[in-house]
Amino acid sequence: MAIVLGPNRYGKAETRVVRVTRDGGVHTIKDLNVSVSLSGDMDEVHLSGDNANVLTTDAQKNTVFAFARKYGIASAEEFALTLARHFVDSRPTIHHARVEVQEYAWDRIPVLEGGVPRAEQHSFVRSGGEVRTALVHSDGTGGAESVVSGLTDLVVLNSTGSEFHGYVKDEYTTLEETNDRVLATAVTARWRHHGTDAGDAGGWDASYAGARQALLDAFAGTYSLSLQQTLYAMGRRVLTERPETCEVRLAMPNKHHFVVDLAPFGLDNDNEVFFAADRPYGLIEGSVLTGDAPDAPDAWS
Ligand SMILES: O=c1[nH]c(=O)c2[nH]c(=O)[nH]c2[nH]1
Repeated sequence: MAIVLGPNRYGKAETRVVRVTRDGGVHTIKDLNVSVSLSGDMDEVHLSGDNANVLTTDAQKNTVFAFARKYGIASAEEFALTLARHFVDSRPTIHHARVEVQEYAWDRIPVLEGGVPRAEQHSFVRSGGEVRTALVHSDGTGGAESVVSGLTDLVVLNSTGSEFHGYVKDEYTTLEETNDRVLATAVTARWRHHGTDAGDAGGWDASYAGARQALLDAFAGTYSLSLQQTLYAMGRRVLTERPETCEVRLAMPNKHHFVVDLAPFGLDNDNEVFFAADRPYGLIEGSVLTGDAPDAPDAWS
């Protein structure tokens, strides 16, 4: 019985590209997950291992980054069309290109100065996705009770205003020091309340909204020398803005954004095109307390 090669395609899946565009001190970002799949005269690579018609998936990934720098990302559709046409038009042996794009939406976190928007705006929060949490322990009415509020997956990004240097350099340290990097994290925060009645705080919803806003304001408003420093500033801001709270625990993965080296393609990259890595990630965790915070409540154990 004859065995034949059926339909096939190949490409680089899930290139995570973040493009920062600057208009003076006001930044905008585009955050895409791009998957390329090509097909054409690809019999030989399958049948005999002859790679002569193979445009590497590595080159496809590089093209995504290079095009983000060269042409910008006006829209997911425009970017996908530009890429798809390029792949087919550039090689006679590629007949079809499928480019699939997922775009993650970001909202601006406005930074105010004296009540008006500051000239520099480069802080963002991912639209939707976050989850509000509440955790209560009760030994019954009149007994010990504790309330912990919080959130998970509050994803935030500063496209500048973050440095990282002065750290230990041992024989395994290769990380370059930087005076300007993207700082991004998915915040998990829990804050415990002094009491079990949010009446003075305007109710639980107002308390939650205020604490969430304090986290955002501190993230956006802190010029960061480390994510640890930003974590402390965020916890501190919740405690000062919301006197009904006495401890904030934070877990913040450092969602690394690496500047893509575009020099091999004759392009500069002045912090405009980033590779958003998903793992491994630094995980920064810490607790910030008021001086009079009682011992950790049962709700937390
Ligand atoms: O803000 C940071 N804190 C670290 O501890 C760390 N470690 C690292 O590699 N990058 C960073 N960034």
